[in-house]
Amino acid sequence: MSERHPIIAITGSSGAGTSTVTRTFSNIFRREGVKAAVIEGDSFHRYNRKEMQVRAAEAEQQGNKHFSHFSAENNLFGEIEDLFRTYGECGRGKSRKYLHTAEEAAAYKLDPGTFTPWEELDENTDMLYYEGLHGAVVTPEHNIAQYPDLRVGVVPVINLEWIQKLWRDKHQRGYSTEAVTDTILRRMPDYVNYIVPQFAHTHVNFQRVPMVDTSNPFIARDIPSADESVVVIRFANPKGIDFQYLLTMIHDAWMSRANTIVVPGGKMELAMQLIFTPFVWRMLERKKRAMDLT
Ligand SMILES: Nc1ncnc2c1ncn2[C@@H]1O[C@H](COP(=O)(O)OP(=O)(O)OP(=O)(O)O)[C@@H](O)[C@H]1O
Ligand SMILES: O=C(CO)[C@H](O)[C@H](O)COP(=O)(O)O
Repeated sequence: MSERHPIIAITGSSGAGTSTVTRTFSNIFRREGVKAAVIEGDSFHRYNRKEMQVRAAEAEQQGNKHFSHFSAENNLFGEIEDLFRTYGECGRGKSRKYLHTAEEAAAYKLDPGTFTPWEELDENTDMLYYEGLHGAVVTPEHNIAQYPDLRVGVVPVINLEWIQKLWRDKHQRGYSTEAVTDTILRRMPDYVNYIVPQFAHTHVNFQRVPMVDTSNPFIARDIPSADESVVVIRFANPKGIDFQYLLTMIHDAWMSRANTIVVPGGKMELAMQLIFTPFVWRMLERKKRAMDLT
């Protein structure tokens, strides 16, 4: 936690919608004049695509069928921790990108499935914004969750998460249904061990729940739309959250528990803006106060 150099972490599985949530935060940042250093979690994979394929094949030969992009061994948890700590101390750090598609890679004249070189973050950013797989990880060796001032979980119910992943990986990344299904199966133990526990360390979780039948995600042709879903928003600590204001501003919202509000799917972005803009204000005020004192 750092008053001078705050950190926001948006964490969720592959296909959960963290990149989509990032667009909402970009709108908040633009409107509030915030300069954020944006970090993509996939840039902390340990291996590029070819290395990963070779290592997965080796692991499989040795009987390990669960070698995955979710685990501690295949990601640089120590480097995420170092980045968060260093940024919190002095607003500095290094980042890179994992280039998923040919289009992304062409912009850097690199191959898809590779990383851009590590580069220093821009100077004088107002906050660090991480979106990816591991923003609230706690393991016996690493505690990434201790650094972000705001930790947000993005967690569609699992059938929907799989539909989103299948759709995105097939239509935007060129994978077959069989390849994505294999990846989902291979990742399952690491999903349970590394992805899910994070949602107990988040301040707020956003869980999209479809209102249409998603019982076989592997044959779904489309992602259920915003209007075909609701979003369950759960606050770990509801103290200080103005639920009455949210209920007034978000048409058809209701409370399902004392710390949980449910909003129509189409109001997810509005709900995020109403909830997070005051958080961002408070971070900026604290930062200004801390800077003025030095
Ligand atoms: N609230 C939503 N409503 C409708 N579609 C959504 C929503 N959130 C995400 N999607 C869709 O789900 C797919 C995956 O979303 P997104 O790319 O944001 O996931 P991600 O968590 O960033 O995945 P990764 O970390 O693997 O890149 C995209 O096709 C996106 O358009
Ligand atoms: O989205 C992901 C994790 O968040 C991808 O699964 C991961 O980045 C590896 O991508 P690829 O298998 O296409 O190289």
